[in-house]
Amino acid sequence: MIIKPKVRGFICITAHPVGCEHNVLDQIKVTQAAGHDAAKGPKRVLVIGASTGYGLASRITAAFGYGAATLGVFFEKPSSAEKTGTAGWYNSAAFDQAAKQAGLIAKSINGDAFAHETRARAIEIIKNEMGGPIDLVVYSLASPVRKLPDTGEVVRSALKTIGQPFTNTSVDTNKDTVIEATIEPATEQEIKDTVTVMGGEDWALWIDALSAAGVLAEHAKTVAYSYIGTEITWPMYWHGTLGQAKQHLDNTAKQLRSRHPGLDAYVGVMKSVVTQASAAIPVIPLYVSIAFKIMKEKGIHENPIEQANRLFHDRLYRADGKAAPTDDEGRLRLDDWELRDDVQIPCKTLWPTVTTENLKQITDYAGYKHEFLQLFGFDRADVDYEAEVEADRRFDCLEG
Ligand SMILES: NC(=O)c1ccc[n+]([C@@H]2O[C@H](COP(=O)([O-])OP(=O)(O)OC[C@H]3O[C@@H](n4cnc5c(N)ncnc54)[C@H](O)[C@@H]3O)[C@@H](O)[C@H]2O)c1
Repeated sequence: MIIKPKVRGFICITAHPVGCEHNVLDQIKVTQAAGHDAAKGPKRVLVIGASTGYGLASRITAAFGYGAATLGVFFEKPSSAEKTGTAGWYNSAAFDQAAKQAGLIAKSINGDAFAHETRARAIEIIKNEMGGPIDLVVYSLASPVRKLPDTGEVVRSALKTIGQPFTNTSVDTNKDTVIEATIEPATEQEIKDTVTVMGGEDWALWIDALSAAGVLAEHAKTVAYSYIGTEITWPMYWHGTLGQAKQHLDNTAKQLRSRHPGLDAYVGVMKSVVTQASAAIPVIPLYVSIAFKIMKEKGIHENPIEQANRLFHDRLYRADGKAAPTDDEGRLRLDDWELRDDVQIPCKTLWPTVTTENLKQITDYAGYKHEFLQLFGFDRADVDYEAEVEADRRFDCLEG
C-alpha cells in the first residue's frame, strides 16, 4: 500500500509504519548518546500511555538508557493489510522489535488503561514475565474520555476556561491562518468531569492496585506528567478545566506519598511539545510555534525524548545519588528552560504581532507543521512515501 497523510482537523487518520519506525529509532539514538549510567537507573518500568509523546519517550529512555524491562500500556488501533494502524501502534511495534533485538524484556498491552481488567492483566504480566517488582511507574495518559471502572459510565473532558470566556489569537492549522479564537467557560459539571478524566484518580488506582498485589518495589518511584505553562496560556490551560485536573494530580501525588511510605510519587511538569494531545488544545499550536522559534535560537529546544532523558538523568536517577530537586509543591520542573525570562519575554512581545502573512517568518510554524506530520511518520526526508509498504505490523502485544 502507498500511504499518504490524511489530516482531519487536529488529527491525521493515517500513519506510516516506516516513518514511525524511524521516529522510534531516532529517539533510541538520542537516548544512547545521552550517556546514562545503567547501574543507577530503574530495572523494571511500567509506562501507562506508552505509545506516543511523553510516554513513548519515557519508555525508550528507561529501556535504551538504562536497560530496563518495560511494560507498556496504550490504547491504539492495530493495523491490518488493508488499513493503516495508528502511529502509536506502529511506534510500539518498532519499539518492541528494537528492544528484543537489544535483548531487553518488552511487554505491551493494547487496552483501556482506565479498566480494572487492564490493571489485572498488567499485574499478571509483572508477576510472571518482568523478572521482579516494578521500580518505576510512569503515568502519561492523555485522553478526552474515561469509562469509569466500577459503573461503566462514560465521562468526557472539556478543554474550556473557568469563569470568563477567553479570546485570543490562535492559528487555524487546517488553513494556516491566524484567527481570533474564543473559548467558552465550562459548566460546573464540565469542570468536574475533566478532573474525573484527566485528574489523578486513575493514577492512584494503578498505584494502589500494584501495591496491593505486591508488584511494586519497596522504594519505587512514580511520575505523572503535567503542564502548567505561562501567563500566555494560563486563562485557557492552568486556570481552565485542564488546570483543575492537573491540580488534582498534584494532590494525588501528596496522597500517594503519605499512603505508600517509601514510594517517591512525583508530578513531572513538562515543557510544551507537539503531540497528538497538545495539537487538540486551542491556542497551544501558536504558542508552541512562537516558543520553539525562541528556544531553537537559544539552543535549548527539546522534544519529548530530550525531556525524558533529562528527567531520568538529572532528576529521578542522579549520578550523585541525591534526591530530585523539586519546587515548593514537590513537583519535578522540566519546564524550567521554557519558563526562563529570556524565552517568555520575547514570546509575549511576539504574540500580538503575529498575522497570517508573517506567521511563517516570525514563528516556527513550519517546524510545528513538520513535527505534527512527523508524529504520524510523515514528512521525513529518509522515507520514500511513493514506495509500496506493508501496512500490517504485528508484534507481541496483549489485546485488552
Ligand atoms: N504535549 C505537551 O505539550 C505536554 C506538556 C506537558 C505535559 N503533558 C502531559 O503528558 C501526558 C501525555 O501527553 P502526550 O502529550 O504525550 O499525549 P499523547 O497523545 O502523545 O499520548 C497519550 C498516550 O495515552 C494513551 N491513551 C489514551 N487513552 C488511553 C486509554 N484509555 N487507555 C490506555 N492508553 C490510553 C495513548 O495510547 C498514548 O500512548 C499528559 O498528561 C499531558 O497532559 C503534555
